[in-house]
Amino acid sequence: MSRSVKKLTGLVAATFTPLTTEGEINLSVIGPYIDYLKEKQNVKSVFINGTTGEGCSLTVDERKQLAAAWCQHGKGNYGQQKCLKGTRARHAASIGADGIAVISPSYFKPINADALRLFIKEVSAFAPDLPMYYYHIPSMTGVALDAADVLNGIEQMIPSFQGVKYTGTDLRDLGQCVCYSQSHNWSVMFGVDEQLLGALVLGVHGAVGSTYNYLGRIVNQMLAAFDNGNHMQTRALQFEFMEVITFAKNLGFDVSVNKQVMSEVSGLAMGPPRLPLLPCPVSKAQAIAQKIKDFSQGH
Ligand SMILES: CC(=O)N[C@@H]([C@@H](O)[C@H](O)[C@H](O)CO)[C@@H](O)CC(=O)C(=O)O
Repeated sequence: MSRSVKKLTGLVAATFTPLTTEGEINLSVIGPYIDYLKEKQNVKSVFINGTTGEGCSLTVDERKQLAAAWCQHGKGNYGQQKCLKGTRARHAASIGADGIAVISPSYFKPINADALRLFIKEVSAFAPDLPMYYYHIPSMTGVALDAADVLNGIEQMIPSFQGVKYTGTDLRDLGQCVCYSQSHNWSVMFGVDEQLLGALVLGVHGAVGSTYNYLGRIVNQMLAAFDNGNHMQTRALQFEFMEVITFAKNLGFDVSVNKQVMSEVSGLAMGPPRLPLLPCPVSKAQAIAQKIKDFSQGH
C-alpha cells in the first residue's frame, strides 16, 4: 500500500439512511446526525450504506451521494471514518473514504473461499490504495463460508487488505479470524452488538453496529471497563444491553423498527424505510425507545 493505515478500532456506528416522507434520501440530516453521534454518543467512526443503511435498497447514485455527504461533513470531525460497502470502490477512493467493506455476492453465490477472494480482489483493483475489509454477514447474504478461510492467503492477492467485519455468531470461526489477523496487524470488527462481550474476550479490535447510534455512550463505557479488567462491570452492562435487545426483538426488531427507534431516541428525522421494509408503528418504536432511555439514564 502506498499510504500508512491507521488501524480501525473502537466503536463504529452502522448508520441509518435518512429519507424524506416521500422516500427520497435526505442529505440535510447528515450534518446534525454527525454532531449527535459525536456529542451524545461519543462515536467517532461510521459505516455507511450497510445493512442498517438499507444500502441494497438504494440506487448507485444515492449511495454515492450519501458517501460523499458523510465524507464531506465527517472529515475534520472524525479522526477516523469508515465508509461504504459494495462495489463502488473507485468512487470511495475519490471522495476520501477511509476504507471499503465488501459483502459476498448473494444471487450467484461463490462456491468456495477461492471464488470469494477473487471477487474481493476484483473490487479492490478499482481502488488499490484504499483499505479493504471483508464484510461477513451470512444471515443476509446466505453465504456461510468460514470467514477464516476467506482470510487465508488473501494478503498475497490484495495488498490493501485490512481485516474483517464479522457479523456472525460462530465463535470458533471468529477466533480463527482474530488469530490469523494478529500477524498482519488487521482489524477484526464484530457486528452482533448483543454478543459483543464474547467477541471482546476473543480479542476483536472493535465493533460495527446499529445500536451504537443510540447506545454508543454506554457501550463505550463497557469497552473501557473491559480494557480496565473490570469484568463484573463489563458483564453487568452487557446483561442490561442484552435485556434491551431482547425486549426489542420480542416486538419484532428489524431495520425498519430500528430506524424509527433512532428517530425517537435522537430526535433526528430518519424517515420511513424503503420497500420491501414496511414502516414501523410509532407506538412500538416508542416502547423500545423508552427502554433505551431508561437504560441510558441509569448510566
Ligand atoms: C443483521 C444486522 O443488521 N446486524 C447489525 C447489528 O448491529 C444488529 O442490528 C444488532 O446486533 C441488533 O441485533 C449490524 O451488524 C449491521 C451492520 O453493521 C450494517 O449496517 O451493515
